[in-house]
Amino acid sequence: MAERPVLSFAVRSPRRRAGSTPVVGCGRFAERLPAVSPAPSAPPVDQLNDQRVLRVRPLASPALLKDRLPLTDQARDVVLRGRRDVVDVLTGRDERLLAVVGPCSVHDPAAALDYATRLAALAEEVRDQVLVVMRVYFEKPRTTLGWKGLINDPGLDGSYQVNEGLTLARQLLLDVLALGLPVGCEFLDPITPQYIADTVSWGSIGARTAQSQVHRQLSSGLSMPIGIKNSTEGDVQSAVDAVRSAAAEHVFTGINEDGQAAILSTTGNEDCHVVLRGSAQGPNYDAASVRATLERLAAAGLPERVVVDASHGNSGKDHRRQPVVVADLARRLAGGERGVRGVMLESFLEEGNQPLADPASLVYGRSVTDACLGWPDTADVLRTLAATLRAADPTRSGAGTG
Ligand SMILES: O=C[C@H](O)[C@H](O)COP(=O)(O)O
Ligand SMILES: C=C(OP(=O)(O)O)C(=O)O
Repeated sequence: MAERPVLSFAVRSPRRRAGSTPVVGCGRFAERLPAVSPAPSAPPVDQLNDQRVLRVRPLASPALLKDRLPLTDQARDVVLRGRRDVVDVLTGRDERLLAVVGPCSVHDPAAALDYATRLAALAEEVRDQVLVVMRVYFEKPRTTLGWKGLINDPGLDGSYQVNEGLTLARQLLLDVLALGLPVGCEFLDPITPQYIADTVSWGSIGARTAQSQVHRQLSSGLSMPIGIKNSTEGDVQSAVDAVRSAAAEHVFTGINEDGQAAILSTTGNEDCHVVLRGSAQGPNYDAASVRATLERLAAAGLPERVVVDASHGNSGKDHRRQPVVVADLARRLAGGERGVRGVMLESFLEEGNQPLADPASLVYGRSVTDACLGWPDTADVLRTLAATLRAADPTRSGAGTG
């Protein structure tokens, strides 16, 4: 039998025998009232609330998790420097290209950290031309149904140990920062950022949530630059609208550090930008699509800059096309095209993807969501990108060169 749901804030009537006198209030204010028959049309209280909630479990507070897994001073410096570098690249003060690179989703923290170790070394190699941020995505928005990521279901088995998921996520973020690598996350659930946002240097709002007021409000208060994707149908204006909305002040409900419901007032986030990810209708990384997006941004009074996601609709979901997208961008940037300030790659240790199965039977380092580039191809893509940019402008100035 299902457990009794207890989600609503409505005060439940205590169970009582038929005809007994109800007690209203509590403690010394309790008052005996004569029994009244309910109006014939009033449904019994237990049919009003939580009729579709199966279970409610306690959630650790953000403060508790941060107390257990605090940021070190070194990690704090990596986060802050990462945020500053990303902002500098977006504004053009730093002439390098941002590259957000990593698995579609983290399902095995050990494999993600193995990947991070390789990426940290590669990031050093290309840092004169490319600012590398590792994609460390724990929340997956699904087109219909599917595994929703490590925070939601760290056991990959429908056991939904969310407290464990938050702990694993924060621990991995700290481990990646310890390597000196800044991280990027998608923010999907409006509660989750309180647990991990202090570790993040670049954030994303995905194609399926860019029109959501909840996510625009959230972006307006986040402390890092946020890339907002065009819709899965290819609508870019909704992303431009989202950037504009997120730049404004908002007042909305959320949670505080102690996990209590709170009213949040935000300043607005002027570091949001559009991410062109293509769509089911085709790619939108070509020069004409970029130009059209920059014109939309200018018309809205917003900075003219975009990041291009080489995966998703821009690769037709074929990971082998991601290098083609990046090579085309590199050629155009080397030729002087303006406006593209970054790229995103979905990449893991092993190329392709695999169906989600018993964790013990999964291939190590291969995605369980979208297909990814493997490590050797990823290294080639980033090295070739850096070499193309270097050849075009050996004097390119970047904050990372100092
Ligand atoms: O990047 C990840 C996926 O494209 C996104 O989560 C949607 O996945 P789905 O279409 O397999 O649900
Ligand atoms: C879900 C993602 O992308 P999109 O929102 O573009 O589908 C993603 O980058 O993981």
